[in-house]
Amino acid sequence: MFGFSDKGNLNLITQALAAVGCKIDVIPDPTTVHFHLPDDLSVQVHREYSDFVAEIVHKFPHEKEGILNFYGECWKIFNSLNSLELKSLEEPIYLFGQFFKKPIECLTLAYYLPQNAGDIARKFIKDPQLLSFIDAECFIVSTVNALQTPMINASMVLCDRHFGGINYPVGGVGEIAKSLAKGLVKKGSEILYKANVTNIIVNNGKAVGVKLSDGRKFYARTIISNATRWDTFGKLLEKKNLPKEEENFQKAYVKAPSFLSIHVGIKAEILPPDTDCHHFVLEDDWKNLENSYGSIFLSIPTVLDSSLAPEGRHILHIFTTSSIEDWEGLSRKDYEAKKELVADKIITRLEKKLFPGLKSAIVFKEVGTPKTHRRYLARDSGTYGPMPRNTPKGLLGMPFNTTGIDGLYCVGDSCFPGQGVIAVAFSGVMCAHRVGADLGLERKSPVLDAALLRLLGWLRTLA
Ligand SMILES: NC(=O)c1ccc[n+]([C@@H]2O[C@H](COP(=O)([O-])OP(=O)(O)OC[C@H]3O[C@@H](n4cnc5c(N)ncnc54)[C@H](O)[C@@H]3O)[C@@H](O)[C@H]2O)c1
Ligand SMILES: CC(C)=CCC/C(C)=C/C=C/C(C)=C/C=C/C(C)=C/C=C/C=C(C)/C=C/C=C(C)/C=C/C=C(\C)CCC=C(C)C
Repeated sequence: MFGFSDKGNLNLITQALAAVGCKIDVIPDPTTVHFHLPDDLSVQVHREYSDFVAEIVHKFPHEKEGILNFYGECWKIFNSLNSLELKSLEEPIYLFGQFFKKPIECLTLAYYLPQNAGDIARKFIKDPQLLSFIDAECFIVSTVNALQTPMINASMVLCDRHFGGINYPVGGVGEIAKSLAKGLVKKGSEILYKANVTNIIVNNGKAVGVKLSDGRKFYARTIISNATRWDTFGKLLEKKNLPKEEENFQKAYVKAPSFLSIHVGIKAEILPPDTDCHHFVLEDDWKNLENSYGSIFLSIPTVLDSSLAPEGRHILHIFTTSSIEDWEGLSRKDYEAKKELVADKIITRLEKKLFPGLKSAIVFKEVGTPKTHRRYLARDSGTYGPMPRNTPKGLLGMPFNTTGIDGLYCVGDSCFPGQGVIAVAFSGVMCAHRVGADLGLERKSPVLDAALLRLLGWLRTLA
């Protein structure tokens, strides 16, 4: 996980836990990811930036200057981000205050806001294989290539992995949700589980409550939806009243595909010593990078925390992009058979590329499809999040938290700045601040508010 360090401003998981009086022990991951790419290009992304750069320069010595320039540009953006107090960019008193306190940093971010990583990489780098490597670097966090990945997001992940580092929560990632829930309840909050919202109740154009599938209704001054914008504006609200802003969002962004996930338990002895925790595999052809089942992600959390599995065993989480269309219209029997078949193909590829003998070492296997994602996360088509329909203008087109409906806010990965736990956590921080201002808990200027919201709306139309 990103965001778990004890320094800087971007450790948003640490900060969220601290806000409710919790802390989780973490294990530092020495290698963010080990890439296994076409033409036998193998790259380990070491935690130390100098080690990573040395490795990549060793592989592409003729591009040394380009490599230093591209990643250097990322650091310029990351350092600016890391110097700001992170709050709502939709709240003018805070935003103008930041411009006043940190003008260079804010202007740097404003300059890069409409830009994408691939264009900047091409300014410095010519080698097509190295540019494809940068595509893979972006793809693992955005599910699109570098030309479609906003430069601010790319900089955030390409640098924070060396600054705060990747850290694994002891006991597994589920501990984050458990701790947050415990901390919130201790602070006086109430959480309703198994509470499936089917409608947002709107009265005279204002969101005033929610209705659950069991018929219960809850009313409040503020409604915040963590469902995707497609679910919020397509299911929880009637599609026919789609606000103009949402129409524009759906024109600019489409649903990214979902994932096929394979969880297996294996006999530990088949993993070579010093196996890394995260791997990304694309065997033969760069063209397959963005295709369904084209590339394979693999996490082996027990490499870092052996307590997660019984002694002598490891856990493998293997996943690859997959669309819901591939899994619809099948009988139960055909669905089960297809899961087996597709999972077997993926496991065979991993056996060939990384771990000989993998298949016969499996002691447990469970396969989830895009339908599983849709069912358990209530995400339309099981989507991983928004993906630009064409080449975006960086982050310029991403909506913030306020919506065209009074009293309704959106949060999560279909809001600025997009997918990723830290991105989503930041959208939560922004939303909390904006809601605080609207409820009179934070300073607010109605005149500046109206002007800024209009300006931001207009900027989005340029994207
Ligand atoms: N680091 C990783 O390996 C990793 C893995 C998976 C996801 N992620 C990140 O997590 C991000 C997702 O975060 P998010 O918070 O936007 O989405 P989310 O899907 O994680 O959370 C939305 C929550 O809202 C609930 N929900 C949805 N509709 C509902 C309804 N109608 N009624 C009641 N509850 C409902 C869902 O059950 C879910 O708990 C992704 O962008 C992804 O990058 C990271
Ligand atoms: C408003 C205007 C107009 C202007 C102004 C200017 C300014 C001031 C600006 C500012 C801005 C800001 C602050 C921004 C921020 C941003 C952020 C925070 C971002 C973040 C991001 C993040 C991200 C993207 C992340 C991501 C991650 C991810 C997705 C991850 C994932 C992972 C996975 C999937 C795993 C892998 C595995 C393997 C390989 C195996």
